[in-house]
Amino acid sequence: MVISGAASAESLDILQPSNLSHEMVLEMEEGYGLLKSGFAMANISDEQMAFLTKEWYNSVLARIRINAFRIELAVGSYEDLLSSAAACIEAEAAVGNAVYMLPSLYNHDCDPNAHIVWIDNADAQLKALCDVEEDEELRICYIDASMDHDARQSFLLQGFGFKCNCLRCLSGD
Ligand SMILES: C[S@@+](CC[C@H](N)C(=O)[O-])C[C@H]1O[C@@H](n2cnc3c(N)ncnc32)[C@H](O)[C@@H]1O
Repeated sequence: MVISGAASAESLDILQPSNLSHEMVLEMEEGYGLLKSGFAMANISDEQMAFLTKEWYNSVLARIRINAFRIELAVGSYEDLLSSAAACIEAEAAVGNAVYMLPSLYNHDCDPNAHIVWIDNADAQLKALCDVEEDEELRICYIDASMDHDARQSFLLQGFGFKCNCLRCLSGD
């Protein structure tokens, strides 16, 4: 997992954290315990690790959980990005996960007008999927939009912690 560019840990604060279920908090507490004991075994002093409080750790993970992108490299050209991206998913070509500050601000839509793509390297690029009006919000799709309404809603609620209010979901499609 990388936080792209020269972003400082504090700059994560501007990102929205996900709503954490009780299970997620328990999972994080376990991870925090393991991390602390790993540092203790490596003889890293408490003083050096003073920043690593449970609250700090949980708040960083809560932000990473909802804002991280799964990078799928589309090797090739812009010509046929969608089939290239589909081929990538099929080939399980994910090369990692990363948080990008600006792309983290894009909301989700089950019928998106934009798409994040990676061409040859891990620089996130935004590609419009249709003509976009001047004041229109750019919205990307966080999940597989081919799922039906109930599956999408449940996936977004369980995985991302929100009830989708996009036009497609509101129309019941
Ligand atoms: C990655 S952030 C997107 C940017 C965020 N709106 C902000 O202001 O920083 C994801 C969060 O935005 C909100 N969100 C994004 N898409 C949404 C949608 N289709 N319906 C409802 N809430 C959505 C949810 O609160 C979700 O947890």
